[in-house]
Amino acid sequence: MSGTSTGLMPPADAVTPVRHPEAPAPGELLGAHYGQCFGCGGGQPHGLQLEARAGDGVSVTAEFTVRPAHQGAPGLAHGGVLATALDETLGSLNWLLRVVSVTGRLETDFLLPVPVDTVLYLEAEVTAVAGRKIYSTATGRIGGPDGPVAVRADAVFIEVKVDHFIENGRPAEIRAAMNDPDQIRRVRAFEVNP
Ligand SMILES: CCCCC/C=C\C/C=C\C/C=C\C/C=C\CCCC(=O)SCCNC(=O)CCNC(=O)[C@H](O)C(C)(C)COP(=O)(O)OP(=O)(O)OC[C@H]1O[C@@H](n2cnc3c(N)ncnc32)[C@H](O)[C@@H]1OP(=O)(O)O
Repeated sequence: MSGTSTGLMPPADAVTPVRHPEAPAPGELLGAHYGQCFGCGGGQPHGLQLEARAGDGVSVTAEFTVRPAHQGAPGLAHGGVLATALDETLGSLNWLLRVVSVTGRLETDFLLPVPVDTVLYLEAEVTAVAGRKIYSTATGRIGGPDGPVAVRADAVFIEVKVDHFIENGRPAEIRAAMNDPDQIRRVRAFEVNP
Protein backbone atom coordinates (compact mmCIF):
# COMPACT_ATOMS: atom_id res chain seq x y z
CA MET A 1 0.00 0.00 0.00
CA SER A 2 1.33 3.45 -0.82
CA GLY A 3 0.87 6.80 0.87
CA THR A 4 2.59 5.58 4.02
CA SER A 5 5.69 7.82 3.94
CA THR A 6 5.59 10.62 6.50
CA GLY A 7 6.34 13.09 3.66
CA LEU A 8 2.98 12.14 2.11
CA MET A 9 0.87 12.86 5.20
CA PRO A 10 -0.81 16.29 5.09
CA PRO A 11 -0.01 18.26 8.28
CA ALA A 12 -2.74 19.19 10.77
CA ASP A 13 -3.07 22.70 9.30
CA ALA A 14 -3.67 21.42 5.73
CA VAL A 15 -6.76 22.80 3.98
CA THR A 16 -9.24 21.46 1.43
CA PRO A 17 -8.11 22.30 -2.13
CA VAL A 18 -10.06 24.99 -4.00
CA ARG A 19 -10.72 24.82 -7.72
CA HIS A 20 -9.65 28.09 -9.35
CA PRO A 21 -12.71 30.04 -10.62
CA GLU A 22 -11.14 30.26 -14.08
CA ALA A 23 -10.08 26.61 -14.23
CA PRO A 24 -11.02 24.78 -17.45
CA ALA A 25 -14.59 23.43 -17.38
CA PRO A 26 -15.16 19.74 -16.58
CA GLY A 27 -14.54 17.70 -19.73
CA GLU A 28 -12.29 20.33 -21.33
CA LEU A 29 -9.00 19.06 -22.82
CA LEU A 30 -6.08 20.64 -20.96
CA GLY A 31 -3.52 20.39 -23.75
CA ALA A 32 0.24 20.10 -23.31
CA HIS A 33 1.96 22.44 -20.83
CA TYR A 34 5.08 22.27 -23.04
CA GLY A 35 5.31 20.82 -26.57
CA GLN A 36 8.59 19.01 -25.80
CA CYS A 37 7.32 17.45 -22.55
CA PHE A 38 7.99 13.68 -22.55
CA GLY A 39 4.68 13.15 -20.76
CA CYS A 40 2.24 15.32 -22.72
CA GLY A 41 4.04 17.09 -25.57
CA GLY A 42 3.27 16.41 -29.21
CA GLY A 43 6.93 17.03 -30.13
CA GLN A 44 8.24 13.81 -28.58
CA PRO A 45 7.63 10.84 -30.92
CA HIS A 46 8.40 8.27 -28.19
CA GLY A 47 6.78 10.31 -25.44
CA LEU A 48 3.53 9.38 -23.72
CA GLN A 49 1.46 12.07 -25.49
CA LEU A 50 -0.92 11.82 -22.59
CA GLU A 51 -4.17 13.73 -22.99
CA ALA A 52 -5.72 15.07 -19.80
CA ARG A 53 -9.14 16.62 -19.27
CA ALA A 54 -10.46 18.69 -16.39
CA GLY A 55 -12.74 16.79 -14.04
CA ASP A 56 -15.06 17.97 -11.26
CA GLY A 57 -13.62 19.71 -8.21
CA VAL A 58 -9.83 19.61 -8.26
CA SER A 59 -9.54 16.47 -10.39
CA VAL A 60 -8.49 15.39 -13.87
CA THR A 61 -8.82 12.32 -16.08
CA ALA A 62 -6.31 11.24 -18.72
CA GLU A 63 -5.63 8.46 -21.20
CA PHE A 64 -2.32 6.99 -22.26
CA THR A 65 -1.88 4.20 -24.82
CA VAL A 66 1.17 2.00 -24.15
CA ARG A 67 3.25 1.68 -27.34
CA PRO A 68 6.18 -0.64 -28.22
CA ALA A 69 8.65 2.18 -27.37
CA HIS A 70 7.38 2.01 -23.76
CA GLN A 71 8.33 -1.64 -23.05
CA GLY A 72 10.33 -2.83 -20.05
CA ALA A 73 9.80 -6.62 -20.36
CA PRO A 74 8.71 -8.19 -23.67
CA GLY A 75 5.28 -6.84 -24.50
CA LEU A 76 4.84 -5.12 -21.15
CA ALA A 77 5.00 -1.46 -20.15
CA HIS A 78 8.09 -0.27 -18.29
CA GLY A 79 7.31 0.64 -14.67
CA GLY A 80 9.10 3.97 -15.01
CA VAL A 81 6.90 4.85 -17.98
CA LEU A 82 3.79 4.02 -15.93
CA ALA A 83 5.13 6.18 -13.08
CA THR A 84 5.63 8.95 -15.66
CA ALA A 85 1.99 8.62 -16.73
CA LEU A 86 0.89 8.98 -13.09
CA ASP A 87 3.31 11.90 -12.53
CA GLU A 88 2.11 13.71 -15.64
CA THR A 89 -1.55 13.24 -14.73
CA LEU A 90 -0.88 14.53 -11.21
CA GLY A 91 1.11 17.45 -12.68
CA SER A 92 -1.83 18.46 -14.86
CA LEU A 93 -3.79 19.22 -11.67
CA ASN A 94 -1.79 22.49 -11.80
CA TRP A 95 -4.38 23.75 -14.31
CA LEU A 96 -7.23 23.21 -11.84
CA LEU A 97 -5.52 25.12 -9.02
CA ARG A 98 -3.85 27.58 -11.42
CA VAL A 99 -0.66 27.04 -9.46
CA VAL A 100 2.68 25.98 -10.93
CA SER A 101 4.16 23.10 -8.96
CA VAL A 102 6.75 20.36 -9.43
CA THR A 103 6.86 16.81 -8.11
CA GLY A 104 8.62 16.60 -4.74
CA ARG A 105 7.65 13.01 -3.91
CA LEU A 106 5.92 10.29 -5.92
CA GLU A 107 5.13 6.92 -4.34
CA THR A 108 3.82 4.29 -6.74
CA ASP A 109 2.16 0.86 -6.47
CA PHE A 110 2.31 -1.47 -9.47
CA LEU A 111 -0.63 -3.85 -9.04
CA LEU A 112 -1.08 -5.46 -12.48
CA PRO A 113 1.18 -5.91 -15.53
CA VAL A 114 0.20 -3.55 -18.36
CA PRO A 115 0.65 -4.96 -21.90
CA VAL A 116 1.60 -2.94 -25.00
CA ASP A 117 -1.47 -1.48 -26.77
CA THR A 118 -3.32 -1.18 -23.47
CA VAL A 119 -5.10 2.11 -22.83
CA LEU A 120 -4.37 3.28 -19.29
CA TYR A 121 -7.34 5.25 -17.91
CA LEU A 122 -5.99 7.69 -15.33
CA GLU A 123 -7.71 9.79 -12.67
CA ALA A 124 -6.06 12.19 -10.24
CA GLU A 125 -7.21 14.60 -7.58
CA VAL A 126 -5.75 17.02 -5.08
CA THR A 127 -6.59 15.91 -1.55
CA ALA A 128 -5.06 18.68 0.58
CA VAL A 129 -2.95 21.84 0.43
CA ALA A 130 -0.58 23.12 3.11
CA GLY A 131 1.35 26.26 2.22
CA ARG A 132 3.37 25.40 -0.91
CA LYS A 133 2.73 21.65 -0.51
CA ILE A 134 0.01 20.08 -2.67
CA TYR A 135 -1.04 16.51 -1.74
CA SER A 136 -2.56 14.39 -4.46
CA THR A 137 -3.44 10.86 -5.46
CA ALA A 138 -3.90 9.03 -8.79
CA THR A 139 -5.00 5.69 -10.22
CA GLY A 140 -4.52 4.05 -13.62
CA ARG A 141 -7.11 1.46 -14.71
CA ILE A 142 -7.02 -1.01 -17.59
CA GLY A 143 -9.79 -2.61 -19.65
CA GLY A 144 -11.92 0.56 -19.46
CA PRO A 145 -12.46 3.59 -17.22
CA ASP A 146 -14.09 1.32 -14.61
CA GLY A 147 -11.64 -1.58 -15.01
CA PRO A 148 -9.25 -2.84 -12.35
CA VAL A 149 -6.59 -0.51 -10.93
CA ALA A 150 -3.21 -1.46 -12.44
CA VAL A 151 -1.14 1.36 -10.95
CA ARG A 152 -1.67 4.00 -8.31
CA ALA A 153 0.35 6.77 -6.71
CA ASP A 154 0.38 9.33 -3.92
CA ALA A 155 2.37 12.50 -4.33
CA VAL A 156 3.45 15.80 -2.88
CA PHE A 157 3.95 18.59 -5.38
CA ILE A 158 5.68 21.81 -4.30
CA GLU A 159 4.54 25.18 -5.61
CA VAL A 160 7.24 27.11 -7.48
CA LYS A 161 7.45 30.39 -9.39
CA VAL A 162 7.89 30.32 -13.17
CA ASP A 163 11.45 31.53 -12.37
CA HIS A 164 12.16 27.96 -11.19
CA PHE A 165 12.19 26.86 -14.85
CA ILE A 166 13.94 29.94 -16.19
CA GLU A 167 16.75 29.68 -13.61
CA ASN A 168 17.25 25.92 -13.83
CA GLY A 169 16.45 24.98 -17.45
CA ARG A 170 19.05 24.74 -20.20
CA PRO A 171 19.36 28.19 -21.82
CA ALA A 172 18.70 26.98 -25.41
CA GLU A 173 15.34 25.44 -24.51
CA ILE A 174 14.38 28.38 -22.26
CA ARG A 175 15.12 30.83 -25.10
CA ALA A 176 13.06 28.73 -27.54
CA ALA A 177 10.17 28.55 -25.04
CA MET A 178 10.26 32.32 -24.49
CA ASN A 179 10.12 32.87 -28.26
CA ASP A 180 7.07 30.61 -28.60
CA PRO A 181 3.85 32.65 -28.25
CA ASP A 182 1.87 29.53 -27.30
CA GLN A 183 4.27 28.78 -24.46
CA ILE A 184 4.19 32.36 -23.18
CA ARG A 185 0.37 32.27 -23.25
CA ARG A 186 0.35 29.07 -21.16
CA VAL A 187 2.76 30.52 -18.61
CA ARG A 188 0.81 33.82 -18.41
CA ALA A 189 -2.32 31.89 -17.46
CA PHE A 190 -0.56 31.09 -14.20
CA GLU A 191 1.09 34.48 -13.65
CA VAL A 192 -1.96 36.73 -14.10
CA ASN A 193 -4.28 34.52 -12.09
CA PRO A 194 -2.58 34.05 -8.73
C1 LIG B 1 9.61 30.41 -20.14
C2 LIG B 1 9.75 28.94 -19.90
C3 LIG B 1 8.87 28.40 -18.79
C4 LIG B 1 8.48 26.94 -19.06
C5 LIG B 1 7.49 26.45 -18.02
C6 LIG B 1 6.45 25.62 -18.66
C7 LIG B 1 5.21 25.46 -18.15
C8 LIG B 1 4.84 25.97 -16.82
C9 LIG B 1 3.45 25.67 -16.48
C10 LIG B 1 3.03 24.51 -15.90
C11 LIG B 1 3.81 23.25 -15.84
C12 LIG B 1 4.42 22.96 -14.52
C13 LIG B 1 4.87 21.73 -14.17
C14 LIG B 1 4.88 20.54 -15.07
C15 LIG B 1 3.76 19.61 -14.82
C16 LIG B 1 3.84 18.26 -14.95
C17 LIG B 1 5.08 17.54 -15.22
C18 LIG B 1 5.25 16.42 -14.26
C19 LIG B 1 5.81 16.92 -12.98
C20 LIG B 1 7.30 16.75 -12.90
O1 LIG B 1 7.84 15.75 -13.23
S1 LIG B 1 8.23 18.06 -12.25
C21 LIG B 1 9.93 17.51 -12.44
C22 LIG B 1 10.47 16.70 -11.27
N1 LIG B 1 10.63 17.48 -10.09
C23 LIG B 1 11.65 18.32 -9.89
O2 LIG B 1 12.47 18.53 -10.74
C24 LIG B 1 11.75 18.99 -8.53
C25 LIG B 1 13.19 19.17 -8.08
N2 LIG B 1 13.23 19.70 -6.73
C26 LIG B 1 13.27 21.05 -6.50
O3 LIG B 1 13.41 21.85 -7.39
C27 LIG B 1 13.15 21.47 -5.05
O4 LIG B 1 13.54 20.45 -4.16
C28 LIG B 1 11.69 21.92 -4.70
C29 LIG B 1 11.28 23.10 -5.60
C30 LIG B 1 10.69 20.75 -4.89
C31 LIG B 1 11.63 22.34 -3.25
O5 LIG B 1 12.71 23.24 -2.98
P1 LIG B 1 12.48 24.67 -2.29
O6 LIG B 1 13.85 25.16 -1.85
O7 LIG B 1 11.69 25.55 -3.18
O8 LIG B 1 11.55 24.41 -1.07
P2 LIG B 1 11.86 23.74 0.35
O9 LIG B 1 12.93 22.74 0.28
O10 LIG B 1 12.00 24.88 1.32
O11 LIG B 1 10.47 22.98 0.64
C32 LIG B 1 9.23 23.68 0.71
C33 LIG B 1 8.29 22.78 1.49
O12 LIG B 1 8.10 21.58 0.71
C34 LIG B 1 8.49 20.43 1.46
N3 LIG B 1 9.18 19.49 0.56
C35 LIG B 1 10.18 19.76 -0.30
N4 LIG B 1 10.54 18.66 -0.94
C36 LIG B 1 9.74 17.67 -0.49
C37 LIG B 1 9.65 16.28 -0.78
N5 LIG B 1 10.47 15.73 -1.67
N6 LIG B 1 8.73 15.55 -0.14
C38 LIG B 1 7.89 16.10 0.76
N7 LIG B 1 7.93 17.44 1.08
C39 LIG B 1 8.86 18.18 0.47
C40 LIG B 1 9.47 20.97 2.51
O13 LIG B 1 9.51 20.11 3.63
C41 LIG B 1 8.86 22.32 2.82
O14 LIG B 1 7.76 22.14 3.70
P3 LIG B 1 7.45 23.20 4.87
O15 LIG B 1 7.02 24.46 4.17
O16 LIG B 1 6.39 22.59 5.68
O17 LIG B 1 8.75 23.39 5.60
